[in-house]
Amino acid sequence: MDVEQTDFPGLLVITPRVFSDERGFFKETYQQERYQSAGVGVSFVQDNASRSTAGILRGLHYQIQNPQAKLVHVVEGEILDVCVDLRKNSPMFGKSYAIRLTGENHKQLFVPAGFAHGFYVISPQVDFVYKCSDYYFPEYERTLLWNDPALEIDWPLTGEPLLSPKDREGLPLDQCEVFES
Ligand SMILES: Cc1cn([C@H]2C[C@H](O)[C@@H](COP(=O)(O)OP(=O)(O)O[C@H]3O[C@H](C)C(=O)[C@H](O)[C@H]3O)O2)c(=O)[nH]c1=O
Repeated sequence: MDVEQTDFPGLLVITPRVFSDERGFFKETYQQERYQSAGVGVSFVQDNASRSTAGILRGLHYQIQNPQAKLVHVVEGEILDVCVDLRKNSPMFGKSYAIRLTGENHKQLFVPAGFAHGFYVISPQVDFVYKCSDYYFPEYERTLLWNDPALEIDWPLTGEPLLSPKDREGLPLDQCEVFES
C-alpha cells in the first residue's frame, strides 16, 4: 500500500497493493489496522455507491453537523475528484484539491471531516464507492457552489455539467457555514 501526504493536513492519497494475474486482479480496498496506522484515524459506519454518466457533476457536499470523513475510490470509469478545505484553522482553508481517480489507477482519496467533496465524470460511466465516518443527516447537509470563482477549480468540462437542483443552488464559499476547528 502506498500513502501520499498532500499539502492539506490529513488529506491522503492511498494506492492499495494490486495482485494481478491471468484472471484479473485482487486488492484490499480497506483494512482497518493498516489504514489507521497510515493516518486514516477514523472508523467507518456507512458505505455508499453511486453510478453516474459522462458530464455529471455531484457536489460539493458536506455535513455541517456530524461531518463525514470519506474514503473514496472509483470501481470503473474516470472522474476528477475535488475537495475543498472548510476548516477555518487549516493553513489550506478555502483551497481546493483535485485528483483523477480511475478504475485503472486504483487510487483512493481519504478526505478528512471538514471538507466539501464532489466529482465530475470524465468517462462514459462511473461507479463510485466510498466509506463514511458518520451517518447521513440530510438536515445537516450543505452544498458549496461547484463553480464559485473563489475556489479556482479547473473542472475538465466538455459542456454544461449535469447537476441536481440542490447542486445548482449551492452557496459560494463566502456565504457557506464552515468548521471552527
Ligand atoms: C448521500 C446520501 C444520499 N441519500 C439519498 C438522498 C437522495 O434521495 C439520493 C441522492 O442523494 P444525493 O443527490 O445527495 O447524492 P449525491 O449527489 O451523490 O451526494 C453525494 O455527493 C458527493 C459526491 C458526496 O461526497 C456526498 O457523499 C454525497 O452528498 O440518495 C441517502 O439515502 N444516503 C446518503 O448518504
